[in-house]
Amino acid sequence: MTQNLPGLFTERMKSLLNQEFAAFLASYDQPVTYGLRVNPLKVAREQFLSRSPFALEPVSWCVNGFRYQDQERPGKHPYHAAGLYYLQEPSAMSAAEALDAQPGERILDLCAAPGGKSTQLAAGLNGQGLLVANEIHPVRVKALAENLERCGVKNAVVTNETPEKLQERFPQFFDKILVDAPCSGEGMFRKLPEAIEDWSPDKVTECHLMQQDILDAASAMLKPGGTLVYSTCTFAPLENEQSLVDFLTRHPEFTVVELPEPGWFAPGQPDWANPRCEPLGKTARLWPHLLQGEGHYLAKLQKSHDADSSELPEKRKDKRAAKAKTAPAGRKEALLAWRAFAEEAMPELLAEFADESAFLLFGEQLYYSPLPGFDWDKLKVARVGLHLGTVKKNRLEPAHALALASTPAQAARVASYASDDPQVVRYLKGEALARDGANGWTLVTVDGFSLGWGKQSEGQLKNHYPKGLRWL
Ligand SMILES: C[S@@+](CC[C@H](N)C(=O)[O-])C[C@H]1O[C@@H](n2cnc3c(N)ncnc32)[C@H](O)[C@@H]1O
Repeated sequence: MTQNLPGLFTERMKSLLNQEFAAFLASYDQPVTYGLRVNPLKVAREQFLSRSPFALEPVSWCVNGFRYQDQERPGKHPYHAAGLYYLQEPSAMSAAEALDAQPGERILDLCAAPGGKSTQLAAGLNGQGLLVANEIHPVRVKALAENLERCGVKNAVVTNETPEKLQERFPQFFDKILVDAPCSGEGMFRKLPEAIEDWSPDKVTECHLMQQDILDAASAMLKPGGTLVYSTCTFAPLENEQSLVDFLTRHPEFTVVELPEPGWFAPGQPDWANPRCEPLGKTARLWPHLLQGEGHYLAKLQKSHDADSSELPEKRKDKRAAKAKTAPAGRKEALLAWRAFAEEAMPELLAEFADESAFLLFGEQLYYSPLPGFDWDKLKVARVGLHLGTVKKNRLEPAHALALASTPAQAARVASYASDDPQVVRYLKGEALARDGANGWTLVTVDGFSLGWGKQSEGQLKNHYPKGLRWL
């Protein structure tokens, strides 16, 4: 495919890489590397390996990451629908790994769709703390929400905002922020040849300017002492080393810090920015001719503990608290509907979702928020925490997200199937299944992992697998 590469791109890479250029160019004739990341919110790494239907080879920089051969098609396996893993190219696994999410933290993934890194960060949080996963593009945000649901994430808020708008709402709020920036995508030319069509020198410049705005907004939302990871999937120095130097010049409160295992990747290039900047040697370049993965860039920054930590103005805080107290119409009925559903179909959840102030009703949709009392009114929000269900005529119809975030042990009725049972594919295609059992909402599982809801009635399990997710 080397003949399809843009001439101006190859010329620039030749002058940057010198003797290494031949090996770099040859990497375009090597096969694309495919990866999957096991989702520990659903299954422990070793447990998955003991039952994996695919031949897997570990990715050294991501504890749950593996390479597989294309013909394995893990996206077509029911385990994918059950959220046991996320398909993610190996190099792309490095960014969230560098941010190192820990339970209880507040984390922002500012450019998040379709959710590869968000699902990885959520796994690090392990259900405790908050993930705000933001995507500016209104169509892409849908895939982001679906992927977080499939992976059983309970504590994520999905927003569809500009970084500037979020900045107004979350000053110095997050412990850690990931900026997986929109970029010219040069590192994806091998995997997604359509990225070649989109590329131009003007696009590189446009992305560089956009990255500056996004990084400025991120810096305003990070707490003093907080960590910011910046990543791209491009080789252009203007979008990598130069974007960082320009940011560091405007923000001397940030320093570049060492990545967890600097030896895994090639260093960033202090000379590829103007002015030359020595700390860029601590950033990383993932080259397709030096590792089994596509092209990426990665930098970890820390905000000084002394950076201005002035709190939100008191007035604004008061207003929020006051708003949170006003109960929207229908809320009481929605909570009663939830309780009636949970008592009957998932009694254990009554204790897990016990904080009254965390229930949020948007129209007919009931959610359980990881940030009770926060006023989401002024933001475009696709989902706040766990979607519990739809309230219809004072009854709760459980959400797909609730099924995917629950275990069979929590459900009163379970329809369990083995992964090689043809009924599983029939369920994923949206068909009703012939089955005897007690009437009512029933959790459908594959090898003991939740797949979705069915409603048992008179010898039949009616299919409630979401229409938009059904296998064709
Ligand atoms: C590299 S992709 C993110 C991939 C994602 N982090 C993942 O791991 O699945 C960059 C994202 O930034 C979004 N984006 C584009 N312009 C943006 C802007 N001005 N501010 C924030 N995000 C933007 C794009 O729509 C795209 O989804």
